[in-house]
Amino acid sequence: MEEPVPLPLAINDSFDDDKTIKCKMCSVEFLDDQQLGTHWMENHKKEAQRLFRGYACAICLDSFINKKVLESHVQERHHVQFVEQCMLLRCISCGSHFGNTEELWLHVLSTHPVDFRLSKIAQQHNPSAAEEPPLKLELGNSASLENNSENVGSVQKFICRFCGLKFDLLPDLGRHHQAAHMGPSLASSRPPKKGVRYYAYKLKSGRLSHPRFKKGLGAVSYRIRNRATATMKKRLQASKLIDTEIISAEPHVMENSNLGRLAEPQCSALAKILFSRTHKTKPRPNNLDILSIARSSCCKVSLKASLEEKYGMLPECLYLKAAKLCSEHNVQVEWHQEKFVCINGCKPAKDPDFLSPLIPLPNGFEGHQSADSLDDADEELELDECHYIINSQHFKKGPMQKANILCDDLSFGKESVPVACVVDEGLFDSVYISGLSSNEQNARSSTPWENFIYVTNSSLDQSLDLDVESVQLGCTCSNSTCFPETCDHVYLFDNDYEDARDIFGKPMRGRFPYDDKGRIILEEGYLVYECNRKCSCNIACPNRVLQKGVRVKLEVFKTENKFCPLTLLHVDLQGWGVRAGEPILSGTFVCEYVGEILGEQEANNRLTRYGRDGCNYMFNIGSQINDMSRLIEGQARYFIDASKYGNVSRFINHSCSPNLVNHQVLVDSMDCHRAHIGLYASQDISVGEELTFDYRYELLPGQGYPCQCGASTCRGRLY
Ligand SMILES: C[S@@+](CC[C@H](N)C(=O)[O-])C[C@H]1O[C@@H](n2cnc3c(N)ncnc32)[C@H](O)[C@@H]1O
Repeated sequence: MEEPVPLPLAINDSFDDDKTIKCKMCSVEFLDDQQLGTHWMENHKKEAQRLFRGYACAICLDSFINKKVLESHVQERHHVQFVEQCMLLRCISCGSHFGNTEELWLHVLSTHPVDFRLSKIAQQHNPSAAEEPPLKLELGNSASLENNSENVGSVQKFICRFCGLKFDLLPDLGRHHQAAHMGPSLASSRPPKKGVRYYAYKLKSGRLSHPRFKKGLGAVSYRIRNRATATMKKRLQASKLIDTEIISAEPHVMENSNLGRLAEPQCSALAKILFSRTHKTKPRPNNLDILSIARSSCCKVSLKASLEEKYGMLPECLYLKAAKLCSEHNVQVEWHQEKFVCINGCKPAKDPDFLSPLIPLPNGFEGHQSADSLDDADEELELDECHYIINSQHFKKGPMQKANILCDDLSFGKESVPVACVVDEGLFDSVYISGLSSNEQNARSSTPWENFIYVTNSSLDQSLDLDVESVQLGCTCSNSTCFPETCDHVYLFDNDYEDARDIFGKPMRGRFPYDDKGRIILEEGYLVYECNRKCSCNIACPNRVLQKGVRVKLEVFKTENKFCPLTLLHVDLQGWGVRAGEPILSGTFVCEYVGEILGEQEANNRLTRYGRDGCNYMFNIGSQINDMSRLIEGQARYFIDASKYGNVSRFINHSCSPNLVNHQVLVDSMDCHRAHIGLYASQDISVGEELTFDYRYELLPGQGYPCQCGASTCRGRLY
């Protein structure tokens, strides 16, 4: 905190000459503002700096009076070591930003010359309040803080623009801001919403002036609008509580004493968050760690002891994961089986869960031999964090029979991981191989890659009648990878869904939808805001996942009963499905549902053409979002038809107990019609396991096709 500028106390009232301009500091007279400005630069530069030179963070545009405070801000919030790398100068008088001092002074001299004059003279010449030099100028460096009513005498206060609390010292305001308005679980301390734009402005305090953000804000507001209204009451009620309990009616008249009451619980909440984060950073064993310890363990007791010695308490069922890893990497172990007795005499643990019976591995269980079976095991494990599989289903033998490869890659290089098309041995006879059949129609049905055009991006059908131009928001992060604390996409998400939870029930506030391994942690039903072409971050940014495309090995395979009536015409009784060509961990992005995006009318026309109950490749966003109350009201209803244009997702069958979930992901546009449909693993999926999602077909009772998903909870028909 710098001292207030000492202002001349005595003002000579004899200056009645209306042409005379007097220096505010020393009362020397000048003929024009230019001369006065030069005088200030030569004689009162230090004071000019105190009066006009503020600082702003170039990353988030938060403003500061003191460079040191900015320095700690950029280090702590943006992890930038040197303040010069992201420092802007800010005109305290009007809030404009500049890259260097010269630009700032040019601006001050040309825009605020009146601020150099002795105010008494100004008053004499023009008593109207509107043209009075800003009172803040007379009150030293509290100028940037908006309090007109209380800046009297020499006492200055720093006022929080969110809630109106006043502070004597800027660092106190900074600490309050951090604790009261930036903590992930402290949303309720925010002031009532007065509209999305107002709220956004308040929340980011100054970001509105950032051109990128400003532009995008208007674009998103239409989506936010409904939801904002719906939650307004709730927020108002919550904030009223705070108002009555802590804050007197007018935020501007609050006293510092309130800070103690406000800050204390918040500080402890913050401390709790930090505490739990400390815990979370404890090293966890990755697959490689588990495998290497599992290799040398004589039994699960010794495995558990060795792992816990290194990594602390771990889930009891971790041995299942270890055994699975061993089997996947051809390490023969038996200790996971029931009744196994350790030859070294290790005592079994008393915990009954620890000894839960397991289905033994089938004889001859081996890694799946598919088109690309030569995995780099180490590489695969490197990618894989410790992930606990507690379901013996993972040892179940999938369709592991020898598979015949019909096509190495039915995307023909369009995906970064080849998508093989295979037929298991038992079903091979029923397949017509292209070229072998005399009947071309029949042959077509057995070469599924010829029935559609493989594309990796959806296209918009004209029936949708959308503006060609779509609006997208870039975040203001300047790093190559974004941090959730500062990324605008996290902010937008939080603004849309203030109570969003992750799959473990924890609040999503202040977090990316993906964890650090790129797996989705967000509950189904929320929009995902990924970083995009307008952001400065690169593809390694943790907030870019779907847009990287298919990264897991998938196989299109012949099923026994999920056939397509359309292909029935082609004497092909067995439809296709998609299965995992490698283990897929829960939360992993599998693929996007790609096709032609249609409006309701066109979709209905096509459905009639295809035959409503028959095979169709239509993904109905409407029916998906109907089930999910979390989605924003008025959200777009549209269809994606993958009949003619599509990708591997068009072969994914329905299950009433699916292992994939879908999320609407905003990548290239904030327009929900242009949202991508991402399919993500909702559980760990083993090699060879069929991938399925819930079609949620909108059909009337009696309509629909008999479902063959085989789930114990099967609804019976495909709807
Ligand atoms: C998007 S396609 C899936 C791929 C399709 N099996 C094929 O061979 O091209 C959807 C169609 O597959 C069939 N299908 C999908 N899931 C099914 C299930 N659980 N039971 C029966 N048929 C299913 C239905 O004919 C459905 O209309």
